[in-house]
Amino acid sequence: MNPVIVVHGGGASSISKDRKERVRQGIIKAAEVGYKILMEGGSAVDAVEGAVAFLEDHPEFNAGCGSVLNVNGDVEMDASIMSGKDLSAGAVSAVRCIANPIKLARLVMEKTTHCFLTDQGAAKFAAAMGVPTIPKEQLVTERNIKRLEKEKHEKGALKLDFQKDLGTVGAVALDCKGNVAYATSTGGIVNKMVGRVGDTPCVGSGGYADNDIGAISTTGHGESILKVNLARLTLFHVEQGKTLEEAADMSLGYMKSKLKGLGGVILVSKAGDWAVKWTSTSMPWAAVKDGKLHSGIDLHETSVADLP
Ligand SMILES: CC(C)C[C@H](NC(=O)C[C@H](N)C(=O)O)C(=O)O
Repeated sequence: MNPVIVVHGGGASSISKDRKERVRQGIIKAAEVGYKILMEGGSAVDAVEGAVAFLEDHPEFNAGCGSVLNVNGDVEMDASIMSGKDLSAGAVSAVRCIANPIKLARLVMEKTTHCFLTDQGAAKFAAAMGVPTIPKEQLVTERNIKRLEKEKHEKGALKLDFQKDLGTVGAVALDCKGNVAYATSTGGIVNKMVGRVGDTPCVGSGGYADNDIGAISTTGHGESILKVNLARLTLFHVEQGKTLEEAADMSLGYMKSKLKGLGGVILVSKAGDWAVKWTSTSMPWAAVKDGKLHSGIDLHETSVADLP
């Protein structure tokens, strides 16, 4: 099986010019990191974890360092990961003061009999697993302090159309053995209530992976994604015989018409086809297959290059 990786950097309503190049470089690098893992014989789970951890460490993206701030000015992060081989899944929500929530989600998947740990329980588990805590300031960027101030000043309400320049992150992969996986990680939505949990850690909404179908990772307005179970819904259409693109158009279209919710998805099928689709204005994405790197941010803007 020829390995495939696809990554996304969130579904923003617009990306300012000065940020665009940094975002483009970051998303391409993440795809390269994931593809390298696959080419060295790593599993799909290893690849999506590696790509997403890279993006969590990148301050331009809304996950790990660079997460948006909640109403109290704190970072609370959500993440989930799933293996299509046996449907094993791990998730964490409302976690603070750790660098890589996606790694903790993987530990939940592999070292517990549960799927999902939250808040204090997740923190206790992280400590038991030897995951180091970091000072909360280390996750907070100047841009996110300003963004929260602006949001509080101008609106004060959780409004989708005002969510600019964000960058939830996700990855899907197919490995040499035909296994698929997804990983998704986020800081959530600016000015969210303390304890608000979005779609990202919820299996079936923030992503899904099943070797008999494929894998998907989502981004967008979490409350809308949760209500339509966007990830599983899209894969349901694939199961029914739709192409990846048709399936993504149908489920994103359904979410938009029912709830006015916007978002984006990345998909890989068990056969190694892949697709990226979004209804938000833009979505940074990159995909690697057969040594070719595909990437884009805005609609109708795709570049293809040979991997270095
Ligand atoms: C406005 C949207 C399209 C921006 C998008 N947000 C998320 O994906 C948030 C995540 N799904 C949640 O609800 O917690 C982003 O960060 O790029």
